[in-house]
Amino acid sequence: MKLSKLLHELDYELLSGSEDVEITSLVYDSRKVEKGSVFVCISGSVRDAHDFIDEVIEKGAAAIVVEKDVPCKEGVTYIKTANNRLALACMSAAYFDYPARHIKTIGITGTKGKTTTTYMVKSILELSGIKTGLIGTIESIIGDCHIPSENTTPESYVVQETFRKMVDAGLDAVVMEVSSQAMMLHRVSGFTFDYGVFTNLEEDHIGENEHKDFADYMHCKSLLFRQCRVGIFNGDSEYFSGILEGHTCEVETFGCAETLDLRAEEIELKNRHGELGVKYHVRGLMNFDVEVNVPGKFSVYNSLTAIAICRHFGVPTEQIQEALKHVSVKGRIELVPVSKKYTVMIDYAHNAMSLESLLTTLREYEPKRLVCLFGCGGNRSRSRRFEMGEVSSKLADFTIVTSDNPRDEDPKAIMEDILVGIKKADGEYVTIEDRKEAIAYALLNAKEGDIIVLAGKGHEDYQIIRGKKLHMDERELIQEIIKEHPEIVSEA
Ligand SMILES: CC(=O)N[C@H]1[C@@H](OP(=O)(O)OP(=O)(O)OC[C@H]2O[C@@H](n3ccc(=O)[nH]c3=O)[C@H](O)[C@@H]2O)O[C@H](CO)[C@@H](O)[C@@H]1O[C@H](C)C(=O)N[C@@H](C)C(=O)N[C@H](CCC(=O)O)C(=O)O
Ligand SMILES: Nc1ncnc2c1ncn2[C@@H]1O[C@H](COP(=O)(O)OP(=O)(O)OP(=O)(O)O)[C@@H](O)[C@H]1O
Ligand SMILES: N[C@H](CCC[C@H](N)C(=O)O)C(=O)O
Ligand SMILES: [Mg+2]
Repeated sequence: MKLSKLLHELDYELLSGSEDVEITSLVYDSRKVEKGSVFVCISGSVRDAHDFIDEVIEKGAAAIVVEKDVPCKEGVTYIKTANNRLALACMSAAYFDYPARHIKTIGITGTKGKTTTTYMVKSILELSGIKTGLIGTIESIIGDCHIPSENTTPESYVVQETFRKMVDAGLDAVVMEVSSQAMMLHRVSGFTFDYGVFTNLEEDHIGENEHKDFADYMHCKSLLFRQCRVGIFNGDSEYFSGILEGHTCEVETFGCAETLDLRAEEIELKNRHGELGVKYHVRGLMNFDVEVNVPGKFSVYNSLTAIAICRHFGVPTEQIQEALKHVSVKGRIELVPVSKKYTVMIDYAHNAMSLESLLTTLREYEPKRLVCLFGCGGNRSRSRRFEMGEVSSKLADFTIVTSDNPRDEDPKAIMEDILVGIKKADGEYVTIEDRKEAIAYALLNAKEGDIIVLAGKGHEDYQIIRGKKLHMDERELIQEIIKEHPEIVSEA
């Protein structure tokens, strides 16, 4: 194809060569360049791809897209744009022939609840025969094909490539998580979402390589509502008006407040035969009762968000009810059967907001003791550590501080940061660096009626220690511990 086909919706300057040059592929990683590629130079957090220009010309690149002034070599076309991440998004949409125009697109943003809500939406839509793809923290799903994710929202090229595969596979809709980093880095630029969704907002993702402050974080999330047709908002959020700023979409609201378009009323906690869940009435734009077998007030919000979205697809009420009754998401309040005497769950709470809502909601189920095991990621927001320590010591009866992807940092230093927030007496918390040993401690010291929460790793099947990614799945660890200590089950 001609380079010009990729430049339609782009502001650019032709520095040398011609837009009519034939190109064979669109590439943003020098290692993938082949003869005839157009190479888009991204100045990233680690590398500046302008440094690879000589290398890609050597490999036969036909065109280079730059953001900076570089010397132009003969026989190569040079294009300059003000923002190459935006350029990559627009060029990718064109390269894959604008797939978003042929599939209903749903983008969900917010600090928490995105992953859970995407799976709820997929379950509801699929039950009513609407073939739905998914892109998010855990994986991308195209029909029967599950592709594990590196990022919650992938690079724009991958987003467009995935949309194309979904359209070609005959899918009707795609529900995807849109992280604030994705908005900041133009991973979802170059198309308009049919539905944009806001779940909630709390301070998070502030620090190096993330957002410079809360205002920037909120602003990035609000940008989704300048690129969707209908915006569906949690109207109970104190940041609702901030998120709405500058919106260009139609506005619809959900939540618990009486003035909102779709409401959850008469919320009840369900605790039948050890099955934890919630029940409520949906009122406003729709009227029916719903039961969700995932505990916690946030399950009300997540399921109501899913209902607010699926309403637009004309799904019958009975199918919404049926899907929500059976929905479960890997690593999101996932119950692991260990003993009938106490409850063990794996959850992905890895910041203060999610840990606080999780522990608060589990308290409402009146456990004998609430035991919380967690660590904090290295190379990530440092304030999370202190805050999670504070939340756990306030809301759990016993806290086990351990490791959760220390990455390039010293695991002990991270635990020290967490301990600053722990305001408990000795005997009400322990620190055990090795996560398996920490889980073994939790199980060996469990008491009847306890709820034990393993927080932070959720669906992850690895631990990154000193820069090395090692296989580690908490489900497997629990089985290994039971094998090593059969008394855990024999006493059950
Ligand atoms: C800080 C950040 O967001 N980094 C993301 C970003 O990397 P980058 O563009 O900065 O990469 P870089 O290594 O500096 O390289 C710059 C450019 O040089 C190119 N390059 C590099 C090396 C080479 O030999 N040749 C070459 O051409 C690269 O292909 C790239 O185009 O683009 C990559 C590809 O899209 C992402 O995988 C990567 O995410 C990293 C892994 C990450 O941890 N990101 C976090 C902060 C993140 O984005 N999180 C959010 C939210 C998570 C949540 O749900 O809470 C997410 O959406 O995942
Ligand atoms: N609506 C909610 N409000 C607050 N906490 C929530 C909500 N939904 C889920 N949680 C908690 O947050 C954790 C992460 O939930 P989920 O994965 O659905 O959110 P997410 O927005 O995709 O998060 P991430 O950005 O980490 O991928 C859950 O394991 C649970 O503890
Ligand atoms: N995907 C997010 C959450 C990781 C959760 C936790 N397990 C950690 O490693 O901090 C991130 O990379 O920031
Ligand atoms: Mg997620």
